Amino acid sequence: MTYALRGYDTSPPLPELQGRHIETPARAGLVANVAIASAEVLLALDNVSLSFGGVSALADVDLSVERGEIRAIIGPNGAGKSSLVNVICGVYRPDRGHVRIGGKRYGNVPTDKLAHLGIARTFQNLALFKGLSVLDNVVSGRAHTVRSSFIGQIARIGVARREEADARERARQILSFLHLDDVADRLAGTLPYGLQKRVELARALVAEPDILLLDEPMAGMTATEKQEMASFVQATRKAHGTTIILIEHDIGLVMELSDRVAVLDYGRKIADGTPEEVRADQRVIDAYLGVATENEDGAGI
Ligand SMILES: Nc1ncnc2c1ncn2[C@@H]1O[C@H](COP(=O)(O)OP(=O)(O)OP(=O)(O)O)[C@@H](O)[C@H]1O
Repeated sequence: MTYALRGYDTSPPLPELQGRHIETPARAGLVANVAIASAEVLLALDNVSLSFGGVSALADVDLSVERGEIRAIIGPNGAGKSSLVNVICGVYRPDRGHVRIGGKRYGNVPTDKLAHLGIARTFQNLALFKGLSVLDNVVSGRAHTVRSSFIGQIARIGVARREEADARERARQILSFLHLDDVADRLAGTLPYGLQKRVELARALVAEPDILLLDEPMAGMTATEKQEMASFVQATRKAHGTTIILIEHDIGLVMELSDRVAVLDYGRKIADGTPEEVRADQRVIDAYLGVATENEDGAGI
């Protein structure tokens, strides 16, 4: 069966990912040390509520994110996904509840210290410096590591020069990891949209985050670009052990990529579990709703 999703991209999983077993720590419960590591809660939301005037964007939302997992948050338009991301990043202070990052509680996450807390994010809409080269955009993702003085940076002496060299070296490694070497010297704004999204990923990754927050990383992409991005997300977790929080409208990809999926609807969390559990949850089916129709291959959400 397939369901007409409210405000959603209902395209099926990409052929390349369809039916393929994706190896994930939480799902496979691989070796013992991975299983133990995956049980460590790296980030959590406890009873978070947020409203705008009379509109309840989030209502008593609990969420736990374990180290090394790919954790998706889905929901129809207006369900509260962006509000949740903005609470995690400290853009919004919740009316009630708090965020725990690495065991420390925050009523309002200090947004200017996100990088130091080990969090990097990409944005729903592109937020690159279009007039700078791809390399310089990626280097900018390491700004938080700069320790040299302002004068030192201008004069490019001593520590400042070393820091800049380190940042550029690290940026080149990430560009290579994401197969962007060939466009390193291009102006970011001249790249096709899908590549610009990948540069955003590079800029987030160069900060070497523990937690990577991807806000609709595949929005507006072609099927091929989505498939490439999905592969890079998986490769990132595999190569760097990065914990990934994924907000994404393409349900097929979410179900294939994620270890656990939380579902929001009208600001409330209505389901939380493995893709298999969520897919079979009647509240999810109702929220996405509504009309159940058979499709040719009988595939579900
Ligand atoms: N800055 C704001 N001012 C007023 N209302 C807001 C604001 N941000 C979000 N809302 C409201 O809060 C609710 C949740 O919105 P939010 O953007 O978090 O949903 P979403 O799941 O991210 O939606 P989408 O998938 O369309 O991006 C909606 O009713 C929205 O209109």
